[in-house]
Amino acid sequence: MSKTLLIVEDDPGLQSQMRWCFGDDISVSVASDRESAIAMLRRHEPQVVTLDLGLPPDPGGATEGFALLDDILRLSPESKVVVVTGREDNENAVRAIGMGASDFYQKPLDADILTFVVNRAFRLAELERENRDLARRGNGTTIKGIVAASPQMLSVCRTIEKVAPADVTTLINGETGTGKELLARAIHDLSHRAEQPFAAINCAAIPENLLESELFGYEKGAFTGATQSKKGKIEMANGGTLFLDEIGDMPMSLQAKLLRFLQERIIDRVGSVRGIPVDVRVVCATHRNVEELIGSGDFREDLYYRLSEITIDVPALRERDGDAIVIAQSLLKGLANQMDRPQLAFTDDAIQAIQQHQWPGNVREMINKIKRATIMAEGKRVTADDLQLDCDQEPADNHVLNLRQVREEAERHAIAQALQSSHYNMARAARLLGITRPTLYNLTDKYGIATSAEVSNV
Ligand SMILES: Nc1ncnc2c1ncn2[C@@H]1O[C@H](COP(=O)(O)OP(=O)(O)OP(=O)(O)O)[C@@H](O)[C@H]1O
Repeated sequence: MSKTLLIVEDDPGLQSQMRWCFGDDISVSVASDRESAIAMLRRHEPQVVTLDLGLPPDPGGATEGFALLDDILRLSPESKVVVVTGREDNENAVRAIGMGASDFYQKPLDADILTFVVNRAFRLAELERENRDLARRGNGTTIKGIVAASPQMLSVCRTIEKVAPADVTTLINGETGTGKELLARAIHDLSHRAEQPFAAINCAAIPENLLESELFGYEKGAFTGATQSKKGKIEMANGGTLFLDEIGDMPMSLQAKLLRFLQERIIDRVGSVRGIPVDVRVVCATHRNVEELIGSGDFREDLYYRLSEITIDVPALRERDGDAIVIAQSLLKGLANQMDRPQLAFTDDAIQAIQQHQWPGNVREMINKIKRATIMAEGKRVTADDLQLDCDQEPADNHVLNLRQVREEAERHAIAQALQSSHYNMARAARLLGITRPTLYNLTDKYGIATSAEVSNV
């Protein structure tokens, strides 16, 4: 793959000096302001961008540079951005790295250092591309209960497989219904604690006054009605894993006690003064933005750092390329079998509606819709109407980089759809698409689309 570099620099003298630093193996384009930089980004799709933060109309400051950095990271998250700052401008360099720039370089220009930094960014871009290709070519996941074919979700599954054996406290972030509990169980099942108990508690579902005794247990006589001692969830999980769901809703009053437990691994049952040592791994999940909760004083920062030794972000269903249809097919198969209607299949308008719907309730919403549809469907077909979906929603387009990306996205969807409706018969799918079988194989290979239904292990 050829190397393309975009230099964003408003000083013409520096532009040409920088150009001279790179040999023929790198195709260099230059932009001097935000607008032309975005046009170049769309046109050349550079793997690496060097970005001078001081751009017009604010050449002495960095507002325009930061705005452009934000644009680049949104439009082309795969590009590596090296920010160029003034001498000793460490504050802006740190801020840029915090936003997602991959490296920084300080003026005045030193050709050796600049080429070194840029080559390193190319190497990083190349490694990440190889990684994405590997993830795409991976044949689904072995995580029980998870159906996934998208690179986004396969990458989450790989992270889970890596994190599981390490005994670290893990925070899983994601919208409701994205599969956080399923992944928490997977962490337990793939760890050395798998034979020990897995105890789950939903911090949002239990009233504040009961949550403490549910979590920590209580001694006989601790309060009216405590006729005998009882273990809490933490003790029940001893040796195994404790899953704290909706941790963002943990009341402040209990956060200090939970923090003490995480630090000392000792619990005090309600009404007891004798600490009990407990060995549990903690996995927690939330759909809330904990950093915002910290800002508003509703969550302790020290507790957050304890809980988030590793953080895993689960993408929403609408952000996973092609997963909606794969999960829907798998759910339909399971539910149709349960209802003794194994021939049930989606109509084309149902498939289109599934692909277009934004799924705010994620997989849980899909389960409900498909359950309903398997009851309502007449004959062997499940229509968009049975699913109570309509086809005319426009997908959000503010992340579209250029026409090539739109074309590839459309191609990917059309191929996935043809494969689904031909039940993975390659010859039939190729006929539906009006292409030859070898071309279809080339395209499925290019996009990493599975060529059989065996992408998962529901
Ligand atoms: N990738 C997937 N493939 C198949 N089923 C899935 C997948 N993800 C989630 N599910 C199913 O969707 C339902 C919701 O999943 P889960 O309870 O794990 O989500 P959650 O993120 O913990 O939701 P909440 O935040 O509302 O508690 C479950 O029935 C689960 O089995």
